[in-house]
Amino acid sequence: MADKLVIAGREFNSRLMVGTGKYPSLEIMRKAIEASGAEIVTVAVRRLNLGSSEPSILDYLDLRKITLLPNTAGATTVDEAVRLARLAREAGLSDMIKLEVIGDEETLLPDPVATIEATRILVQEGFIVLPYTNQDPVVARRLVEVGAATVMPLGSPIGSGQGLPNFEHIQLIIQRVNVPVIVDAGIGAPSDAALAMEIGADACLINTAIAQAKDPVAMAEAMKLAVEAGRKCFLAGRIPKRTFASPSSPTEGMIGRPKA
Ligand SMILES: CC(=O)[C@@H](O)[C@H](O)COP(=O)(O)O
Repeated sequence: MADKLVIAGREFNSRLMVGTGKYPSLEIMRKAIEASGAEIVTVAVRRLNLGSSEPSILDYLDLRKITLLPNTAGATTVDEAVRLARLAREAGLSDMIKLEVIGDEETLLPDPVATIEATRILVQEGFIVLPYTNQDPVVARRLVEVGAATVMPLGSPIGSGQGLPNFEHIQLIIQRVNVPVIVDAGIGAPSDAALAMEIGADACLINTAIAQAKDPVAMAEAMKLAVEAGRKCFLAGRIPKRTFASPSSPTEGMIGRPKA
Protein backbone atom coordinates (compact mmCIF):
# COMPACT_ATOMS: atom_id res chain seq x y z
CA MET A 1 0.00 0.00 0.00
CA ALA A 2 1.35 3.45 -0.88
CA ASP A 3 2.55 5.40 2.12
CA LYS A 4 0.90 8.77 1.55
CA LEU A 5 0.79 11.84 3.73
CA VAL A 6 -2.89 12.75 4.07
CA ILE A 7 -3.91 16.24 5.17
CA ALA A 8 -7.63 16.95 5.37
CA GLY A 9 -8.28 14.25 2.77
CA ARG A 10 -5.60 15.52 0.35
CA GLU A 11 -2.84 13.03 -0.48
CA PHE A 12 0.86 13.79 -0.92
CA ASN A 13 3.77 11.49 -1.81
CA SER A 14 6.47 13.70 -0.32
CA ARG A 15 6.80 14.15 3.43
CA LEU A 16 9.16 17.09 3.09
CA MET A 17 7.68 20.58 2.97
CA VAL A 18 9.89 23.55 2.25
CA GLY A 19 9.88 27.30 2.69
CA THR A 20 10.73 30.03 0.21
CA GLY A 21 12.65 32.58 2.29
CA LYS A 22 16.37 33.34 2.71
CA TYR A 23 17.60 31.92 -0.63
CA PRO A 24 20.50 33.67 -2.38
CA SER A 25 18.25 34.06 -5.44
CA LEU A 26 14.82 33.03 -6.70
CA GLU A 27 16.45 30.83 -9.35
CA ILE A 28 18.39 28.89 -6.68
CA MET A 29 15.15 28.62 -4.70
CA ARG A 30 13.42 27.13 -7.75
CA LYS A 31 16.16 24.54 -8.29
CA ALA A 32 16.33 23.64 -4.58
CA ILE A 33 12.57 23.14 -4.37
CA GLU A 34 12.73 20.86 -7.38
CA ALA A 35 15.61 18.86 -5.85
CA SER A 36 13.70 18.54 -2.56
CA GLY A 37 10.80 16.77 -4.26
CA ALA A 38 8.50 18.77 -1.98
CA GLU A 39 4.88 18.90 -3.02
CA ILE A 40 3.90 21.48 -0.41
CA VAL A 41 5.71 24.82 -0.42
CA THR A 42 4.99 27.54 2.09
CA VAL A 43 5.15 31.24 1.30
CA ALA A 44 4.60 34.21 3.56
CA VAL A 45 1.50 36.13 2.45
CA ARG A 46 3.30 39.30 3.56
CA ARG A 47 6.14 38.70 1.08
CA LEU A 48 3.95 38.12 -1.93
CA ASN A 49 3.42 41.72 -3.04
CA LEU A 50 -0.05 40.77 -4.19
CA GLY A 51 -1.18 43.03 -7.01
CA SER A 52 2.34 44.29 -7.85
CA SER A 53 3.88 43.82 -11.30
CA GLU A 54 7.33 43.05 -9.80
CA PRO A 55 8.65 39.46 -10.25
CA SER A 56 7.23 37.36 -7.48
CA ILE A 57 8.12 34.10 -5.73
CA LEU A 58 5.05 32.64 -7.40
CA ASP A 59 6.64 33.07 -10.84
CA TYR A 60 9.34 30.63 -9.75
CA LEU A 61 7.04 27.90 -8.46
CA ASP A 62 5.59 25.20 -10.67
CA LEU A 63 2.03 25.40 -9.45
CA ARG A 64 1.05 22.34 -11.51
CA LYS A 65 3.34 20.21 -9.35
CA ILE A 66 3.20 21.85 -5.94
CA THR A 67 0.51 22.83 -3.48
CA LEU A 68 0.99 26.33 -2.20
CA LEU A 69 0.73 26.71 1.55
CA PRO A 70 0.41 30.42 2.37
CA ASN A 71 1.57 31.29 5.87
CA THR A 72 0.79 34.12 8.25
CA ALA A 73 4.43 34.86 9.16
CA GLY A 74 4.73 38.23 10.82
CA ALA A 75 1.37 38.04 12.60
CA THR A 76 1.51 38.65 16.33
CA THR A 77 -2.22 38.85 17.04
CA VAL A 78 -5.30 36.82 16.22
CA ASP A 79 -6.65 39.65 14.05
CA GLU A 80 -3.48 39.97 11.98
CA ALA A 81 -3.28 36.23 11.38
CA VAL A 82 -6.94 35.95 10.40
CA ARG A 83 -6.61 38.96 8.07
CA LEU A 84 -3.57 37.44 6.31
CA ALA A 85 -5.35 34.11 5.88
CA ARG A 86 -8.40 35.81 4.35
CA LEU A 87 -6.15 37.85 2.05
CA ALA A 88 -4.48 34.64 0.83
CA ARG A 89 -7.82 33.02 0.08
CA GLU A 90 -9.26 36.12 -1.59
CA ALA A 91 -6.17 36.28 -3.81
CA GLY A 92 -6.95 32.71 -4.91
CA LEU A 93 -3.82 31.24 -3.34
CA SER A 94 -5.34 28.50 -1.19
CA ASP A 95 -7.84 27.63 1.48
CA MET A 96 -5.02 25.79 3.30
CA ILE A 97 -3.17 28.07 5.66
CA LYS A 98 -0.07 27.63 7.76
CA LEU A 99 -1.03 29.61 10.82
CA GLU A 100 1.73 31.41 12.68
CA VAL A 101 0.97 33.77 15.54
CA ILE A 102 4.24 34.79 17.11
CA GLY A 103 4.22 35.51 20.83
CA ASP A 104 7.81 36.62 21.35
CA GLU A 105 9.73 38.68 18.81
CA GLU A 106 13.16 37.52 19.94
CA THR A 107 12.65 33.77 20.13
CA LEU A 108 9.84 33.70 17.54
CA LEU A 109 8.02 31.26 19.79
CA PRO A 110 4.32 30.91 19.03
CA ASP A 111 1.57 32.43 21.17
CA PRO A 112 -0.42 29.29 22.02
CA VAL A 113 -3.55 31.09 23.27
CA ALA A 114 -3.79 33.29 20.17
CA THR A 115 -2.98 30.34 17.91
CA ILE A 116 -5.85 28.29 19.33
CA GLU A 117 -8.26 31.21 18.95
CA ALA A 118 -7.16 32.01 15.37
CA THR A 119 -7.44 28.30 14.46
CA ARG A 120 -10.99 28.22 15.82
CA ILE A 121 -12.02 31.28 13.78
CA LEU A 122 -10.37 30.13 10.55
CA VAL A 123 -11.78 26.58 10.79
CA GLN A 124 -15.26 28.08 11.21
CA GLU A 125 -14.63 30.10 8.05
CA GLY A 126 -13.83 26.90 6.13
CA PHE A 127 -10.01 27.07 6.09
CA ILE A 128 -7.81 24.00 6.40
CA VAL A 129 -5.56 25.16 9.22
CA LEU A 130 -2.01 23.90 9.85
CA PRO A 131 -0.89 25.71 13.00
CA TYR A 132 2.72 26.28 14.03
CA THR A 133 2.87 25.43 17.72
CA ASN A 134 5.14 24.85 20.69
CA GLN A 135 6.08 21.43 22.08
CA ASP A 136 3.21 21.21 24.55
CA PRO A 137 0.96 18.17 23.98
CA VAL A 138 -1.93 19.89 25.79
CA VAL A 139 -1.83 22.83 23.38
CA ALA A 140 -1.61 20.35 20.49
CA ARG A 141 -4.76 18.59 21.73
CA ARG A 142 -6.60 21.90 22.07
CA LEU A 143 -5.66 22.81 18.50
CA VAL A 144 -7.08 19.52 17.26
CA GLU A 145 -10.26 20.06 19.32
CA VAL A 146 -10.90 23.37 17.52
CA GLY A 147 -10.36 21.73 14.15
CA ALA A 148 -6.67 21.96 13.19
CA ALA A 149 -5.90 19.67 10.23
CA THR A 150 -2.34 19.07 11.48
CA VAL A 151 -0.12 20.32 14.27
CA MET A 152 3.31 21.74 13.52
CA PRO A 153 5.48 21.74 16.63
CA LEU A 154 8.84 23.45 16.41
CA GLY A 155 11.94 21.27 16.66
CA SER A 156 13.78 24.33 18.01
CA PRO A 157 13.52 28.08 17.32
CA ILE A 158 13.00 29.14 13.70
CA GLY A 159 16.28 29.53 11.86
CA SER A 160 18.35 28.26 14.80
CA GLY A 161 19.43 24.97 13.22
CA GLN A 162 19.49 23.40 16.68
CA GLY A 163 17.57 20.34 15.56
CA LEU A 164 15.31 18.52 18.03
CA PRO A 165 16.99 18.82 21.45
CA ASN A 166 13.69 17.89 23.17
CA PHE A 167 12.47 15.28 20.76
CA GLU A 168 10.70 13.38 23.57
CA HIS A 169 8.20 16.27 23.78
CA ILE A 170 7.41 15.89 20.11
CA GLN A 171 7.03 12.14 20.65
CA LEU A 172 4.39 12.92 23.29
CA ILE A 173 2.48 15.08 20.82
CA ILE A 174 2.66 12.27 18.25
CA GLN A 175 1.12 9.90 20.82
CA ARG A 176 -1.61 12.34 21.86
CA VAL A 177 -3.13 13.62 18.60
CA ASN A 178 -4.84 11.92 15.70
CA VAL A 179 -3.85 14.39 12.98
CA PRO A 180 -0.52 14.55 11.11
CA VAL A 181 2.36 15.97 13.17
CA ILE A 182 4.77 18.04 11.09
CA VAL A 183 8.04 19.11 12.67
CA ASP A 184 8.45 22.75 11.67
CA ALA A 185 11.45 24.92 12.39
CA GLY A 186 14.94 24.42 13.75
CA ILE A 187 16.00 21.48 11.62
CA GLY A 188 19.67 22.11 10.84
CA ALA A 189 20.94 18.94 9.20
CA PRO A 190 19.60 15.82 7.51
CA SER A 191 20.19 13.84 10.73
CA ASP A 192 17.63 16.12 12.48
CA ALA A 193 15.06 15.48 9.76
CA ALA A 194 15.73 11.74 9.93
CA LEU A 195 15.31 11.77 13.72
CA ALA A 196 11.97 13.60 13.44
CA MET A 197 10.71 10.97 11.01
CA GLU A 198 12.19 8.05 12.98
CA ILE A 199 10.19 9.01 16.08
CA GLY A 200 7.00 9.00 14.02
CA ALA A 201 6.50 12.55 12.76
CA ASP A 202 4.39 12.55 9.61
CA ALA A 203 6.45 15.21 7.82
CA CYS A 204 9.06 17.95 8.22
CA LEU A 205 9.00 21.58 7.15
CA ILE A 206 12.46 22.98 6.45
CA ASN A 207 13.56 26.39 5.27
CA THR A 208 16.75 27.90 6.68
CA ALA A 209 18.91 24.75 6.61
CA ILE A 210 18.30 24.41 2.88
CA ALA A 211 18.16 28.07 1.82
CA GLN A 212 21.31 29.10 3.66
CA ALA A 213 23.41 26.01 3.00
CA LYS A 214 26.57 26.55 0.94
CA ASP A 215 24.85 24.54 -1.79
CA PRO A 216 21.08 24.79 -1.29
CA VAL A 217 20.26 22.42 -4.16
CA ALA A 218 22.48 19.63 -2.78
CA MET A 219 21.15 20.21 0.74
CA ALA A 220 17.57 20.02 -0.54
CA GLU A 221 18.32 16.60 -1.96
CA ALA A 222 20.05 15.52 1.26
CA MET A 223 16.95 16.53 3.25
CA LYS A 224 14.71 14.64 0.85
CA LEU A 225 16.76 11.47 1.33
CA ALA A 226 16.86 11.94 5.10
CA VAL A 227 13.09 12.32 5.36
CA GLU A 228 12.61 9.21 3.23
CA ALA A 229 15.16 7.22 5.27
CA GLY A 230 13.63 8.34 8.58
CA ARG A 231 10.16 7.39 7.43
CA LYS A 232 11.36 3.95 6.24
CA CYS A 233 13.06 3.45 9.61
CA PHE A 234 9.85 4.32 11.46
CA LEU A 235 7.81 1.90 9.37
CA ALA A 236 10.47 -0.82 9.70
CA GLY A 237 10.52 -0.44 13.49
CA ARG A 238 13.87 0.40 15.05
CA ILE A 239 15.32 -1.82 17.77
CA PRO A 240 14.85 -0.66 21.34
CA LYS A 241 17.90 0.89 23.00
CA ARG A 242 19.59 -1.43 25.53
CA THR A 243 21.85 -0.58 28.44
CA PHE A 244 24.17 -3.56 27.94
CA ALA A 245 25.72 -5.28 24.95
CA SER A 246 24.02 -8.10 23.15
CA PRO A 247 26.43 -10.25 21.07
CA SER A 248 25.81 -10.35 17.35
CA SER A 249 26.74 -14.06 17.04
CA PRO A 250 25.11 -16.85 19.04
CA THR A 251 27.20 -17.82 22.06
CA GLU A 252 25.84 -21.39 22.22
CA GLY A 253 28.17 -24.10 20.88
CA MET A 254 31.16 -21.78 20.30
CA ILE A 255 34.42 -23.58 19.39
CA GLY A 256 36.80 -23.69 22.33
CA ARG A 257 34.16 -22.72 24.82
CA PRO A 258 34.07 -25.19 27.73
CA LYS A 259 30.74 -26.99 28.12
CA ALA A 260 28.79 -25.84 31.14
C1 LIG B 1 9.20 28.82 6.52
C2 LIG B 1 8.38 28.68 7.70
O1 LIG B 1 7.23 28.55 7.56
C3 LIG B 1 8.92 28.77 9.08
O2 LIG B 1 8.13 28.12 10.01
C4 LIG B 1 10.32 28.51 9.32
O3 LIG B 1 11.10 29.35 8.55
C5 LIG B 1 10.83 27.11 9.23
O4 LIG B 1 11.87 27.00 10.12
P1 LIG B 1 13.40 26.87 9.68
O5 LIG B 1 13.69 28.07 8.85
O6 LIG B 1 14.14 26.82 10.97
O7 LIG B 1 13.50 25.59 8.89
